[in-house]
Amino acid sequence: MRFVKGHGTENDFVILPDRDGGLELSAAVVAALCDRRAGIGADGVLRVVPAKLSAEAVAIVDRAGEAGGPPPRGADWFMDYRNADGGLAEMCGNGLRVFARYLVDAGLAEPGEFDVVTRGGLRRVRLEATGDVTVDMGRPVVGGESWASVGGTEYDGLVVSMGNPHLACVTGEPVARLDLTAQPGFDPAVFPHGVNVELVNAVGARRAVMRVYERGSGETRSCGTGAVAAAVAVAAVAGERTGTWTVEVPGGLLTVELDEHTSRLTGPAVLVAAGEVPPVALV
Ligand SMILES: N[C@@H](CCC[C@H](N)C(=O)O)C(=O)O
Repeated sequence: MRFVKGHGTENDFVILPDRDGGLELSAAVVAALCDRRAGIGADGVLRVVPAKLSAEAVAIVDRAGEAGGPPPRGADWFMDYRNADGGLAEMCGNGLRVFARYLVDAGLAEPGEFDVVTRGGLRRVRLEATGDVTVDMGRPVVGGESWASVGGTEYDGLVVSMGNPHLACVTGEPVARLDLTAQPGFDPAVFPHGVNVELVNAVGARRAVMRVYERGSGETRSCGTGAVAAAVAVAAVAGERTGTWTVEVPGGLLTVELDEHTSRLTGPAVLVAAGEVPPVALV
């Protein structure tokens, strides 16, 4: 089976086109593909499946219609996202930007704006003339406060749902110094399904530096949903709710726009390799 490798600010993905919707992906196969020594290596897998061939995607589109959302534009493809450990996640902001780049480059979608079905709902993507890809990430849902512990130190953070769970901890301690080799501790009563933890420094007018430990993938060089959560948290510290933030991650720069209704994530999305996965790697 064909694969394509891509990344968005070095958050990297194995893309598996599944035109007939017949690919069963076990957690073990996903973990093997994502293995950086014995596999292709990635933070996650993006299975590209026609929405109409996935019962899960059809249900998501139906629910969006019942909720009175805007009529879908396109929504022909379902992003079946898996973390590097093989677990499912609701949303992946960088993955979706790379997914959109793949669809257009493969001739499966027209350049411009279209919707993609994700477990977090329908998400509109736009391919910019600059080559960047923007995703309408929806309205961040801010919960209360919680904590994460990193290297024996506890950090307070803001609970933010971007479809998937985040704890964005704004700290004065330079995040570059933190040891994120181990899963940060967190409150399982607040996050029964695990959490993505962002450690964030506010470094100037609407600019933040972020590191992230992702649920199911470990420390990654970028996280799109995490960048939006980080922008929401630094904005809250500044007493703001809207505006445009630059979020500096180890893998590059992301732009996050917050308005009263939604959030948008913009950044590069590139495809870097393609090849063949031997059948033995898929069992
Ligand atoms: N890297 C992604 C987030 C992927 C999912 C996350 N690890 C989770 O389990 O929720 C992004 O760019 O948003």
